[in-house]
Amino acid sequence: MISARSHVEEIAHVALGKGSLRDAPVVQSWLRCLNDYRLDPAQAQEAYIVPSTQLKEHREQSDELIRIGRSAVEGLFRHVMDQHYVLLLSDARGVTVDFMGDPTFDNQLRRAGLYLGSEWSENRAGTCAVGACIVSGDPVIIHQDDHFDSSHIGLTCTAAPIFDTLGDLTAVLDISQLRSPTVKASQHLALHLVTTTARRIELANLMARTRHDWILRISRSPDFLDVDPEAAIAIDANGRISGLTHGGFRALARMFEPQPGAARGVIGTPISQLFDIDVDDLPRFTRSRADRERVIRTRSGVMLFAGAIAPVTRTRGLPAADRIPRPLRELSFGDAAMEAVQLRASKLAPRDVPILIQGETGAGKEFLARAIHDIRPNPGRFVAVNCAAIPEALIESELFGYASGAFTGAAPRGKIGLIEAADGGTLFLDEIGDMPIGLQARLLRVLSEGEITPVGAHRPKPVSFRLISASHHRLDQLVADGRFRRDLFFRLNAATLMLPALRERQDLDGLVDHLLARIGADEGRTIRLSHTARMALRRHPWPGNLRELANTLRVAAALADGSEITPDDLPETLRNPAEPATAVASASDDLAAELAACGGNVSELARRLGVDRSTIHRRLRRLKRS
Ligand SMILES: Nc1ncnc2c1ncn2[C@@H]1O[C@H](COP(=O)(O)OP(=O)(O)OP(=O)(O)O)[C@@H](O)[C@H]1O
Repeated sequence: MISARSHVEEIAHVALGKGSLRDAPVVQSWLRCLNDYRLDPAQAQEAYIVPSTQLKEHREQSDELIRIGRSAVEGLFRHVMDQHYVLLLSDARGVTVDFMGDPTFDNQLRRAGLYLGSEWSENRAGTCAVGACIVSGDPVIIHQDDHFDSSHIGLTCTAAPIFDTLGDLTAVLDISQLRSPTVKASQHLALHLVTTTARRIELANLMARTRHDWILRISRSPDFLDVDPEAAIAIDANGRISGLTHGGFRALARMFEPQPGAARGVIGTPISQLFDIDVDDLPRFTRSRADRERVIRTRSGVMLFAGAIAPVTRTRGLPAADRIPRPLRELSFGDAAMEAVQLRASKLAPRDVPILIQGETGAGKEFLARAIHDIRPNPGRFVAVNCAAIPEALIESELFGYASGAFTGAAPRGKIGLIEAADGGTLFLDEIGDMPIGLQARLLRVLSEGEITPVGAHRPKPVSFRLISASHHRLDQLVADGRFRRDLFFRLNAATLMLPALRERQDLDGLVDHLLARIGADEGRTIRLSHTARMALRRHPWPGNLRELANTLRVAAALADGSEITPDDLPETLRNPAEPATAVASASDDLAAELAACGGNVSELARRLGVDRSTIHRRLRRLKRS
């Protein structure tokens, strides 16, 4: 490795226009550092890590891409971890929003800036792989003294861009080593690996974001059409292009455009203007046809192979994610019942109708109430009252407040009650089903008259708030049993939102990833789940719902030795689930169906359920006997 001094001299040489044997992207980046960002090569600067609050924002903005790209990124890391590479996923501003590395080298990696939260933009860090990739939009290797800043000349970094479905650079995938062979060519395989992974993430991103559109995969060879297409295009129901992978933009630019970059205007263009097909022809290009027969032609006559993937049918009335406002959007990750709740909540939120939320303990009733509250631009205070937790003797003065000298021991100036505290904001009455029946009459009066009379006061005060109440009891059942006033029930229940139990939801994986990302952001590290740990989570019935899930993950993250949660970090009940007799009976029924879905292949079913084959055989024997 050259000394810092001769490195600075070499940059000065290039600054004078004296030519260099370095690759063109390196020289161009050095010149940008000198001329555009006015960086001084003699002033070495340590890597910069953004403060944790900023990191949280960056991570939240990249949350969806991190989730979509997770399995591809993990696959890449598994390939390269033995050679002591670390992996960084940065956002378009160069901030590392996801990171995987060997925790044994944590301190060295953090010092070198190979860490969660490090900022590798070119104007801050000088020539570096992430920064150069953001500026050029091309994959790049920045090897050792290719770096501008001499504090980074020990590193080798290889990065590839990830573009979104509209053609904008959205992230950069980078693998780096603290120590590497001197020859730059040693990183060519690394370049191939990051580029291929970035392409896979772009395809997964396109498929995830345009689930309700057709996807047309295109390749010059029929053999790789379904496994590794060169380009993919999303086409909406009207036959217009709604998104592309970067390979798609490049292919269209090659075929149709005299100037590179102009292909971006292709979004919204009818597919029939570019190829000899229309949306109605797409079913002919699904996998039911032999690969070699799936041929399309560009309007300029180029022959290509194309494979179509049909849209996921939209359930009638279900919302597109973007119709749901932000505070409500992160409540679910692809569960139809939750999406219906979110859409209903988003319609109710701006209006003043009282909302009743029903759902099992820990299903997220208060979480939903807060999200509804947060939608308003000036929501005021959110006052949560747990009607089951306040002693009956105090509940009246807590809710309504009291006037000065109202009773012995009262505060001399009186006290504002919780209902008055919610004036101008939201009053959340949790466990409303447990409110004593006598108080229900007073609450009803407040709601119908819009005013409260504190205990011991003579004059009522006007109050105005949005009311959300919640209960894990079925309130209609309590009314039928005579334990809840019918008139109050109708007052509270202008609209009901029914939260599904976690065991009924289809989005456990998405929720788990979301919660792990949040825990990771709070703790400033990346936390992953091993495959077997994920299978254990999938098997568990979650009687405590989201509360149990959130607590389980937080504890597991604390217990995990490195960045990966393994089954050993999970509670005993999840590692070795008991099999109650009733559960076994219904599980056995499901088992027959699941086995059929695996074509009768026991090994495949065992893999899917994350259990041993002998467990499946044992359960099947029991099924036969019953
Ligand atoms: N959609 C969600 N995403 C992430 N975490 C959630 C979600 N909903 C709830 N949680 C977590 O689950 C826990 C329980 O949520 P919450 O208190 O809203 O449930 P609840 O139904 O009101 O419970 P209870 O019936 O006991 O009052 C909270 O710690 C919250 O952080």
